[in-house]
Amino acid sequence: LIFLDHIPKDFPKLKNDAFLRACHGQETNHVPVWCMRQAGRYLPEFREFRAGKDFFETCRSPAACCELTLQPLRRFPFDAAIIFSDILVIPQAMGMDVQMVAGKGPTFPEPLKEPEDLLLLQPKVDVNKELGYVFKAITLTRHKLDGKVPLIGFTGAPWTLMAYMIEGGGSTTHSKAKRWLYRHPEASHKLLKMLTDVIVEYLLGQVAAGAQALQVFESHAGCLGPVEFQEFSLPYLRDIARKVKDQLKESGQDVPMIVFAKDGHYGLEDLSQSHYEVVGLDWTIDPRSARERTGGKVSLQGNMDPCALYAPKERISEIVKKMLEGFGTRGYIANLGHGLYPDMDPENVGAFVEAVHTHSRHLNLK
Ligand SMILES: Cc1c2[nH]c(c1CCC(=O)O)Cc1[nH]c(c(CCC(=O)O)c1C)Cc1[nH]c(c(CCC(=O)O)c1C)Cc1[nH]c(c(C)c1CCC(=O)O)C2
Repeated sequence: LIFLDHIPKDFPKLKNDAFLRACHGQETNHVPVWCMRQAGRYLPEFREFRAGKDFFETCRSPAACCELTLQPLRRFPFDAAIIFSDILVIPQAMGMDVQMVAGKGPTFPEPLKEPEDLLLLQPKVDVNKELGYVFKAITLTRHKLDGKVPLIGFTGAPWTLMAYMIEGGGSTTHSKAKRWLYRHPEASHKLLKMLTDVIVEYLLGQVAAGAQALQVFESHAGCLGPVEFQEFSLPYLRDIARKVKDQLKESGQDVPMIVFAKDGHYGLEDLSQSHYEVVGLDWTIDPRSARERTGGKVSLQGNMDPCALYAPKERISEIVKKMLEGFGTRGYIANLGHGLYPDMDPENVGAFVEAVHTHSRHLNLK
């Protein structure tokens, strides 16, 4: 791979490695914490910056992505930054039109309908050409972060992206996409394989550009059952981790990978044996049973119900304390069980971060 030869080596020295250490199960003074969608509409400065600009135009501007990534870190002592972008830049790179419609969310004017439509997709995607703007955003942000905390890169997982490409947007049942799994299994595998190939190159490009950890979002795991998950999600999640790691090892790099399969609790044992260092959890799993079921094989990330942020600060603090006691402070990264919602109070996000730091320091002294 050409881009691994171009790794910029003049990045500022990392000052807070708690997140990276926790990914590897090493001891830390405090439990590291970050929030999914920490760069988002709950922040007034985010809304002001995004006002009147097209969402995907914003994603294509490295300077804008850098600014939006840094905004939450100016307010809160998060232990990691996640690059501002979106999972749907991959279907765009494969030739599909995707719009962000206010009040409706992501919309594909021409979703995939039948297997023949796969012929309309770009067969060989040049990720440097199509997604180079994300790589530029990562390099710029890594410099501007000045080593404060590590920078996380991310991608959507194949099944989640396939579901968007067929549904054409959000869905409660995902029945159009699931119809493919039952009616067109071969075409489904073909599409999942195409996506996997692009995702592997995309993640390697992000590392070459400066990403220090990678998260794979299988946001639509919950509409699959264990059997469909085994066939249409897990093999591709494994393939992605194995291929990315093999390539990185060749260039002597070690970048932790996180898999987050939302509502995929039935797959927890398998996910803990899929070559990822960290398994992300939503709030439907009890911390202690997650530890038992993953048998100390991986670090865990999550999983406070985002809606707990509607509680008063004292209650948030109690919930965080219980969560920390359940997971333990080693091999654990505190986060929410899904992203922040636009109507959440930034003050309570601050209370969440502070509770994680304070309680975990205290637990570590015991
Ligand atoms: C499913 C998914 C998407 N995008 C993403 C996922 C996986 C995570 C998950 O399960 O939520 C991933 C994502 N999207 C965004 C990030 C940035 C980093 C971060 O977490 O702060 C990340 C990691 C920015 C964004 N992506 C989006 C926003 C909000 C819209 C805006 O800024 O105008 C942000 C901050 C838009 C988006 N993009 C997507 C949706 C469903 C939406 C919301 C649409 C709506 O509610 O109107 C697709």
